[in-house]
Amino acid sequence: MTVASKTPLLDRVTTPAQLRQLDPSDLRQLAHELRQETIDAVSVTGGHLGAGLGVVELTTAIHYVFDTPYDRLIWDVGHQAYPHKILTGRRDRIRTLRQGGGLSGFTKRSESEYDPFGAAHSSTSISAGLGMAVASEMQGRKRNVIAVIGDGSMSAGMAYEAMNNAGSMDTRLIVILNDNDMSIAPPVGALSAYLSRSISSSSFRSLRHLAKDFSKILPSGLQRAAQRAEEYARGMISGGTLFEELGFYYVGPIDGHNLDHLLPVLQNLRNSDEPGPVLVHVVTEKGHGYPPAEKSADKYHGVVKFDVATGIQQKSTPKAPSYTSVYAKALIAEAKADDRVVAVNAAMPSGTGLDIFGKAFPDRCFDVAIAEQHAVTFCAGMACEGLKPFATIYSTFLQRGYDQVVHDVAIQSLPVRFAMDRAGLVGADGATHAGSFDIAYLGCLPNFVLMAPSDEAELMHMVATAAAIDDRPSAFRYPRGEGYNVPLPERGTVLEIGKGRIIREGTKVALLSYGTRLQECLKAADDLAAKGLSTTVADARFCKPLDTDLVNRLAREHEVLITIEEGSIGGFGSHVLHHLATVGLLDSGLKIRPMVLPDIFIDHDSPQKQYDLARLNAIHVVETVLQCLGVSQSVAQQ
Ligand SMILES: Cc1ncc(C[n+]2csc(CCOP(=O)(O)OP(=O)(O)O)c2C)c(N)n1
Ligand SMILES: CC(=O)[C@@H](O)[C@H](O)COP(=O)(O)O
Ligand SMILES: [Mg+2]
Repeated sequence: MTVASKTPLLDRVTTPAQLRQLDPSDLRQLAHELRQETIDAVSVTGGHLGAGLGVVELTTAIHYVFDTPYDRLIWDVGHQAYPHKILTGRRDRIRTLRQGGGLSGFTKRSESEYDPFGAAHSSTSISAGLGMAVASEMQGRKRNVIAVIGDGSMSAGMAYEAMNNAGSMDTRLIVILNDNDMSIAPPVGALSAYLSRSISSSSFRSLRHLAKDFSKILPSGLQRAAQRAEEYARGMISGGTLFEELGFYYVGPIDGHNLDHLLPVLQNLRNSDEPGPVLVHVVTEKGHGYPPAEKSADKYHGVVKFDVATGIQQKSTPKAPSYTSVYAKALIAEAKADDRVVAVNAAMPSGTGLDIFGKAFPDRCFDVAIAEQHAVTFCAGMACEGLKPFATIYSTFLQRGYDQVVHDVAIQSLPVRFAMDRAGLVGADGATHAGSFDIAYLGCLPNFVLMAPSDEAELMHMVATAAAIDDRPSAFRYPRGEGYNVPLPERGTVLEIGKGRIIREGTKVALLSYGTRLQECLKAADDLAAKGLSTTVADARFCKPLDTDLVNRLAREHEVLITIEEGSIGGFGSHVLHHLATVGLLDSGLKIRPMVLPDIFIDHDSPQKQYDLARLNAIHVVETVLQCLGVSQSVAQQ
């Protein structure tokens, strides 16, 4: 007996071209099946669910109306693009999302011609879209470019830089503001309040009013249909003012789950020859159509595997506290002791642990929305006035605030403390989210103190140390995930600046670790000792100032020196090499090997497999030592 498909209509649609063959009356059913397929797929892979569920109708409508991939569709962040992937020839691989070798959790140019721009960091879509639109015009191609950006992502400065530019040009560009009144957490800030006001004061724009907007270009049949849709009308609005002032033609707000509203608006835009940028304000609900998501506080932004019937996620029981939670604990301890301690995050309260800190110290915790550049300079300003700001930003997202780090913090030697979560490889989010570069990009800056804890107790000490450093900037980096369940003090102890520690003494080989690879080094040392190679293991603690006494000693007293870190070339190992070369300790025959992330972008996979690929696990340390000594595994074992 054959089992009836749960998605009979979707089964017939593998490309947008096939979608466009459907009757408009079929689209509601198609959207329903697309939603079910998205839920089903993410229930087995985990991933970003709520955002995608909120744009099922929008995704369907855009691909139905526009000639993708010729017309360019850019999803900001790209975490909402799973339904888009299903409709654009990737349904057969949708259950490989975020797994090694599988589909990316974001849009990616190398993955599909339907992803004209890769993303994962927010607020880039309008700039990229404008660039594509200008290029198409210059090449004499008539092409629609559509950028879909969320209300959270609209809080970032880059979106306004792009609108400021687009608003002064005649280039045709369609920006769809997907307003679900959510970021990862509830959105914050004046823009969010403005958008909420513009919706609540007027509710959705009726088709009739939209018809008025489009009076020059709307086909007359559609105008009549719009007039008949009077019952949808709930009043005029003033929500477009901000965007109109920026030079955009504003349309909305419209119900983003109502295909009868979405389709005519998009069709009008497609058929229009009017020059200049347009902003369509679409109102949606994060998690729409899946009750467990709709009811959850985070609207199922990111989930692990779950049961579709109940929505219950298969969260594993942690074996140790996460670095994030230990950071929050440590910061709370510092804040209790010193009322100048304040903390700032950029739209990542739960990811950074500042939701916990904020409960303890609501008046000393600031979520500035997706605004890393502002977060850094905001902290610089607070430091000028004697506060002790902790800029708590993922390593990868701090990249966006780099000039502010250099110009506003480092040059003025202001004591801003950078707590960089998600250092190193992060797993399923892949290369865009890996914290690979911060050691290199901060290590080259004068004035900075740079630290990396080898376990969660060390993290507590580094938080205390950063709190105590009051004459210059400092930064510490720690990975995603759990620590090693080491005993934790109530409060961290201030470390001696620029001093590392020897963990295990040996004579032939020295392993100098910066960060949480220390445990891999200890495993490697056991293995090397079993092979007859007496091994010292040291924890550098500081990259800057470098513990030159320790480095000199390791170099002088061992035949082999290995440095290891969860970061790119140009980081800790480079500092060690530079120092040794400068003082002439490389002239004496020392065998030194820096172990760093390879010079490639590492795709999504489990962190363990990513570190295997990066060759930064214990086994690779052993291999490196043996190669360095010119001995094979078997010889070493004799
Ligand atoms: C520069 C940058 N900072 C932070 C993030 C983390 N982040 C990913 S999605 C998201 C919320 C985006 O909200 P919105 O654009 O409204 O999309 P929604 O999830 O509501 O659909 C955040 C803060 C990011 N991707 N990029
Ligand atoms: C899309 C995005 O940028 C975030 O949702 C990110 O995936 C969060 O990562 P963590 O799970 O490490 O907080
Ligand atoms: Mg949103």
